[in-house]
Amino acid sequence: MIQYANYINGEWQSSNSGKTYQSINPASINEVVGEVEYSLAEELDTAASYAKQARTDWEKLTGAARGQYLYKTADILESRLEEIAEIMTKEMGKTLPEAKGETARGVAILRYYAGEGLREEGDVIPSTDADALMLTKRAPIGVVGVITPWNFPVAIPIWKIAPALIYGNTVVFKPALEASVTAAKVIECFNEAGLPNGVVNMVNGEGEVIGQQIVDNPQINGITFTGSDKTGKIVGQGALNRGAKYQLEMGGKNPVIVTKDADIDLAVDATISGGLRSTGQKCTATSRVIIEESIYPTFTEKLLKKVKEITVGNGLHPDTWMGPSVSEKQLNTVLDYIEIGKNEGATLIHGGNRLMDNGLDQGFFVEPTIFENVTTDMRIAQEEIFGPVLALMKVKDLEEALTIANDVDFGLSASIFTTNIQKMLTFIDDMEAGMVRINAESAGVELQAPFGGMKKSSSHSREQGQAAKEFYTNIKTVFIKG
Ligand SMILES: NC(=O)C1=CN([C@@H]2O[C@H](COP(=O)(O)OP(=O)(O)OC[C@H]3O[C@@H](n4cnc5c(N)ncnc54)[C@H](OP(=O)(O)O)[C@@H]3O)[C@@H](O)[C@H]2O)C=CC1
Ligand SMILES: O=C(O)CCC(=O)C(=O)O
Repeated sequence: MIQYANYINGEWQSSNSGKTYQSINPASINEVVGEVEYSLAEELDTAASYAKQARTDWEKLTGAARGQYLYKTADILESRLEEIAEIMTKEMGKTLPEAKGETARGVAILRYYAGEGLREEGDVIPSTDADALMLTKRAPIGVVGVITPWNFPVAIPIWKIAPALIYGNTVVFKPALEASVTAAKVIECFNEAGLPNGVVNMVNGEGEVIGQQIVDNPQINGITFTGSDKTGKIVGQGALNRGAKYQLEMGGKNPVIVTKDADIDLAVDATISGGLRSTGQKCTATSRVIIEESIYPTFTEKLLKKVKEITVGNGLHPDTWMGPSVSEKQLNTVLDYIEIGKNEGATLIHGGNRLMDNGLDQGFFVEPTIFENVTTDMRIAQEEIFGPVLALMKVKDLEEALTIANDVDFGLSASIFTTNIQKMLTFIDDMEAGMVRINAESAGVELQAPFGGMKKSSSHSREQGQAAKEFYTNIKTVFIKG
């Protein structure tokens, strides 16, 4: 069994709590994948103090020098890709090809931000004074607290930590317990790359203790969070109360619209991939499928045929297409929503059950599930389920489709399948979502482009690409009089 202590000031340190958390394999619940500390709040404070001490020297390095550390970390992560991807699959259930893809994405993100150390960091702005030079430059925000979920245990920590570092911040990181062993492996790569002590710190433990302490600790100047809407609100309000900068990425209730002129096979494949890959556990996952009535029977028939072919099982097995839910809690949430859907009057046309045969009772497996006759007032059409559940909704035209697509509190990602250019343009303009995608699935983000949502899906900020600079730096306007 793998054991990880906390990583504070460049050293692996055990917690004084004397308690540990055992991370189990959701595909095989008697298998303990590893153990991490169940830390005390004051240990987070210690990590934050070291991060604060490390700040000045780190900030004074050139961007190029900071970039070299990220390039080194990328090389180490790449050399350990197979090992880390396998642990990810064992720890949180996504299939091995998906875990490898995510780890490779982590490598690419590190290299992207390493290069950022050599890119421009400000603008020259004309002054009304003929003898003056006016310009902007960027300053780091200081110590950044990073709170991450379990669904992308390599990519999300890296897309928060890498930009924090390249722009001159130091980091205190708290991963979700369910994916803490995989996250510790990422930190091991930073350690092997020889980052100066205190620049990156990791403290494991309960969200309500360690996450909350990141929110409350005055030495932490900025907090970046991905997770649920409920916890995001706690993080945002706590940060606001003490004047810390914050950035939140939360849920989605992402629609796919399929119009009568769409390439139906393409739309079916994208609905399955966007909705059911990673067992539906992506904030960008498709959960509502809004279909024009004239193609509804053909689309549904093709969708059902392909969903019936999905193989569910241990993500390490080469024949598995869909792994388990990450935890018993998540499995129960999904099963509860399936009951809610039935009670609300939606028609279950596929799946709906926990899988128990052929050894699957040893894990948190649920069937891919499809409801039809879903109306927009139903909870399964409004609330994030985070499971392999699709809600089909029949509409007469694009106008009705857009009304329904926008009739939720979330606005993260949305797709349309159409061959009609006017419909594409209408969708781009009228869809209330941070990511609008034409003839492509709702999930999947590119590291060099801004990522984030409208409405309740985010704090209206964006992550990744150049957008990261807005959170991880403060602008200084410089006025120089000759
Ligand atoms: N937007 C997204 O990508 C994600 C959305 N979700 C949604 O959230 C639901 C619940 O999942 P869950 O894992 O409980 O999500 P949470 O939002 O509770 O967890 C996200 C992170 O926040 C931490 N956390 C928990 N409480 C606090 C707190 N008071 N202060 C600061 N940090 C805290 C968690 O720690 P720990 O878990 O270790 O206690 C974890 O690291 C899912 O069903 C899904 O709908 C979940 C994951 C990702
Ligand atoms: O769709 C993706 O690749 C990223 C999704 C994501 O960021 C999330 O689920 O938190």
